[in-house]
Amino acid sequence: MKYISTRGKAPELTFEDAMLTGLARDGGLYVPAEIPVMSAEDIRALGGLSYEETAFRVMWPYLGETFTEDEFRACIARAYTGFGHAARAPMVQLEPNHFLLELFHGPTLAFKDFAMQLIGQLFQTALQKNGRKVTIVGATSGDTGSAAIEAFRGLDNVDVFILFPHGRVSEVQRRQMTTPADKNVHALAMDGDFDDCQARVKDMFNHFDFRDDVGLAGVNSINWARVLAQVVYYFTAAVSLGAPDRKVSFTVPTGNFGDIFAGYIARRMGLPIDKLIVATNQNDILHRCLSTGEYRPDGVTPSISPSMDIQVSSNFERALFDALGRDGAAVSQLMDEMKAGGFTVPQGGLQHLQELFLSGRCSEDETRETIRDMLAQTGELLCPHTAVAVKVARELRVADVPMVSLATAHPAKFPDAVEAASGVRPGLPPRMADLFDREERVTRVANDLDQIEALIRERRSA
Ligand SMILES: Cc1ncc(COP(=O)(O)O)c(C=O)c1O
Ligand SMILES: N[C@@H](CCOP(=O)(O)O)C(=O)O
Repeated sequence: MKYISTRGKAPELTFEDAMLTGLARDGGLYVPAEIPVMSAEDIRALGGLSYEETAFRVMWPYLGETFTEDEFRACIARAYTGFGHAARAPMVQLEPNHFLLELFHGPTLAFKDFAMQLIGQLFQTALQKNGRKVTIVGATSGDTGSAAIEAFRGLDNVDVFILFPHGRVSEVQRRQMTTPADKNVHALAMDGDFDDCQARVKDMFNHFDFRDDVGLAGVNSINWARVLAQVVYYFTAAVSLGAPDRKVSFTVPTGNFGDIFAGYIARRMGLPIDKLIVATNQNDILHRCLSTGEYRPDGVTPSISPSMDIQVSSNFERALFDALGRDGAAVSQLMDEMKAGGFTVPQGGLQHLQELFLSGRCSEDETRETIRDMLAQTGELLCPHTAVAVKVARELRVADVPMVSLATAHPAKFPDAVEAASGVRPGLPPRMADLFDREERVTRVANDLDQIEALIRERRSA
């Protein structure tokens, strides 16, 4: 399996190199040259299998020669042992034909653990074999950072630097990033919003001297391996609801477009997904773009679903690449226009995107109302991101097709917002009960590339 860049000008890579590289050298994102397809029979055979076995069968065709079958199975097994639910991604029924896919039973209580725990294992295995050391730099609006720190802390051959927007993540999210004592992890609170943090990470990838000197690697969903690991739970959920013999729809609370893009890949692999619905909070650029074709970021407004406070949505580039007939030059042109303020998706591309995705928006008041109503009606306490999905799903779902809303984080990561909406303060699991007593370790940084690069050079282990 070869990986190609969405901008068409970077070298083709193997799975291992695409995983360890992050962003392509032409600024694009790596995608598989071809999408493997599973037959209806292959999908039916997933019924009753463990999460781990399904993960192996869904992902293995993408790996090529990188790992042996035994190595890959061992990585999967280690990745999911720390999850607090035997099913890994259990489902509960919210109302007739509407289900919640609980993706928050991992070590940091958000869906990011599904991919991050696995790529932590894959990085270790690959780096031990090739003797390399890497410096991971990631941007987070709260959840990617804590999941990355948890997956990579204490490793000898990896340094991890996480940029998060100062004052714009929840206190639980911040403490998850700032309290681990391991020397190889560094939480950096940056002035600005998530888009600024992500822009500085991309600048570092485009600064080749720095990139090559420090052995830069990325674990945001610009990394194909992150997206791939998230494809698996679309299969487990749909199969448990009757796929391939019954269509299923999904609604995904969306920011950087990684999670819903994983759903799109699952559909291209043959999973009968009827509707894939992008649910946004008040930072609704994706909903506006899918409705009008205009992609013009106009600044992030802080919300009670802070992990989705994003306007420059990285993985949308992967969707555009396919919608524009995999024309790297056309994608490059749109991304150049983006630097100058925004772009208009060409008509054919927009039509294609609209055939692939529906979208909806949820205001702050609607998010609070949904948390309150769902608690009263179903007994489920939702995190604000999940509430965004549930509200949009209820609006757009059709009665005869099962709808799965993705529950992307545990409500206890956002206790203030959840309590204000519902009157109930969700508690952290016992293993995190002392989170507020642990000592924090964080460095404030300006939104300044030179300063951040200098700090990384100084702090990383030689
Ligand atoms: C809790 C939560 N929900 C939803 C999202 C949005 O997911 P994506 O960025 O893959 O669109 C995020 C951040 O990525 C998140 O942390
Ligand atoms: N919501 C994310 C933002 C980064 O997204 P990623 O999936 O590209 O890592 C977060 O919680 O950090």
